[in-house]
Amino acid sequence: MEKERLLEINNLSVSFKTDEGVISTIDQVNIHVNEGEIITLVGESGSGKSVTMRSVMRLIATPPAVYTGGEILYRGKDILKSSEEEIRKLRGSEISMIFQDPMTALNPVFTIGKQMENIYLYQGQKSTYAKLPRSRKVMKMEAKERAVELFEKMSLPNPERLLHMYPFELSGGMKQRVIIAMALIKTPRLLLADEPGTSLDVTVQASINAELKRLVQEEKISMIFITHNLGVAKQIGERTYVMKHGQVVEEGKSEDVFLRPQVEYTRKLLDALPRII
Ligand SMILES: Nc1ncnc2c1ncn2[C@@H]1O[C@H](COP(=O)(O)OP(=O)(O)OP(=O)(O)O)[C@@H](O)[C@H]1O
Repeated sequence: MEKERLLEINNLSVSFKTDEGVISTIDQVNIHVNEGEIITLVGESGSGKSVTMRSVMRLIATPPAVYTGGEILYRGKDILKSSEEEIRKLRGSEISMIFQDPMTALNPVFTIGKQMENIYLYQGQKSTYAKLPRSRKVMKMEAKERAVELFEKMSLPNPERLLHMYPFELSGGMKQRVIIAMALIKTPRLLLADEPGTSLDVTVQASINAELKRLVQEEKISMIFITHNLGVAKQIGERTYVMKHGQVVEEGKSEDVFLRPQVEYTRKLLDALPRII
């Protein structure tokens, strides 16, 4: 049976107004994600991966950006035409994102537990004075339980103790795992992960990616994983889209793209991978 379509980016085109004139950045991009599916977006720096993903979260300021065509359907509704209120609700409960520079995602002055709690209670709300759906006490308990569950699933030692620690007390790998847990605390339907762990050493990065994949599969969360590394793309996604200069130049089952690339650009990305001798 055909799985339900969760996200459908149809013919998306985005330009940026700059001092040098209007520059076309995303050109007629088509990408879709089915319910429960993991896909990867691969391409060199500047190919348009982040602009495409940030558009899904409506995080691109207009101006300087101009949406010149296309639509982003999330469960059938066009994100580009949704109200601010609808977008805030989506960001609060349905779609979550892990950004490329994760080390700025943690606030140095609050404990990890407090930060997890704040996201659980207030993400998607208008302000911290918003009326909560359940009593604060109950929600704080839920936040703690869910945080501990996610820390365990991300192989973080002493989850209870971790709640009382500050970001500076954690290693880079631990911070990255905490950031993943933060993005998942409200069990979104769709996770957008922009190269998590690029600043970490490759072995730590590989195990975090594997844990992230296992976790989203277990929780039936769909994911778009962005990377510039075709090898990582193959390991993580069922299907892969290859982007170049703002266009999707190749797409298919990750294994096919990896083993039988159809375009020269993908072959070059493959050649750029380090070989194990
Ligand atoms: N605010 C902006 N103003 C002008 N151009 C922009 C702006 N934001 C992004 N761009 C341009 O859009 C293009 C695509 O950038 P994007 O960040 O999506 O690439 P990427 O594939 O995600 O690269 P990376 O892997 O380095 O993040 C780049 O050429 C960039 O210069």
